[in-house]
Amino acid sequence: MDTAEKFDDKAPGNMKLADQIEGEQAMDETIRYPDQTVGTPYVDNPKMRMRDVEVFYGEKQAIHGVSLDIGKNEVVALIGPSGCGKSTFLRCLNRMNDTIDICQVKGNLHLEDQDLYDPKLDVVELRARVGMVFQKPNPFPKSIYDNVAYGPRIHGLANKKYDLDEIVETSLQKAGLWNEVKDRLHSPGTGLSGGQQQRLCIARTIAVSPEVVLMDEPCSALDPIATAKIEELIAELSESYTIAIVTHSMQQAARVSNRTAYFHLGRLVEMNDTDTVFTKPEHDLTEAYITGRFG
Ligand SMILES: Nc1ncnc2c1ncn2[C@@H]1O[C@H](COP(=O)(O)OP(=O)(O)OP(=O)(O)O)[C@@H](O)[C@H]1O
Repeated sequence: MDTAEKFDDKAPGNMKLADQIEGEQAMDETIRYPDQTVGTPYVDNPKMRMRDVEVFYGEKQAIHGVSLDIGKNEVVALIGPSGCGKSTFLRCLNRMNDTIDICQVKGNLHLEDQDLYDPKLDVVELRARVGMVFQKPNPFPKSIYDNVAYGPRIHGLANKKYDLDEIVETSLQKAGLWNEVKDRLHSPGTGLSGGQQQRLCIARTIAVSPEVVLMDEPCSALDPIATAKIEELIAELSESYTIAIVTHSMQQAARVSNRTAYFHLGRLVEMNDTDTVFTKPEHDLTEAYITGRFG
């Protein structure tokens, strides 16, 4: 039986959790079933507002009734055990799940007043407003310059070469890469190191002036030095953009985010300011995860 299905069976909640959690602590019957999200999932004037989100892959439900807000210029970290639905939820925020035929998304999802699932919405425009950086750096097989210029060109953001040059330079500067590449802008992006490629992908994402940047484990393919650079960058970018990041690293979530959302088996168990989640979690499940009792 897969993990998401276990949540749906009618056995007492404690038994279901005991099934889930490995080791001695697994039999701790004091752990509550997450009927309802605890903490502060909502904020005033959110940049993104999600309510009762359900996601299905065919018959199988991967996200169950998740409601949360992402505030303007906030960095929100999504954490939780493997398979709990973090990436699935993140991909709903710019309709990346549309690319998966069997995936169906239900619920209310808004970017300010824009209904993300309005059938009239131009998804290409949406993905310019809500950009995404993936786990594995994926530069186009083009020059560094053309990687960054690609989005502005297709969205008609620059009429003159001079304007495009300026967007490319500013984006590379914001991504902390300009000094390393300014003398080889016409070399292939794929010739850069992994960390540089990821910063190039960040430059490409911000070149179209998004309002929100989604990051799906952006550092998992990088070494500690490249990771530290991306983390510094996240702090700088949050001055201009709203950021949601999926991470497996609790240290990273603690370092970069303002609020943290803890997912478990497709449900949002707790969302709180990051210090609270890591020092005084409200939910037993969150505590079990951050203290390494399962994951
Ligand atoms: N394309 C897909 N087709 C079918 N099922 C999928 C697909 N993508 C994800 N799932 C399922 O949805 C559930 C949530 O997966 P998801 O990748 O969102 O979790 P996650 O928390 O991001 O995991 P990880 O940390 O391992 O990346 C899992 O049960 C997974 O097997």
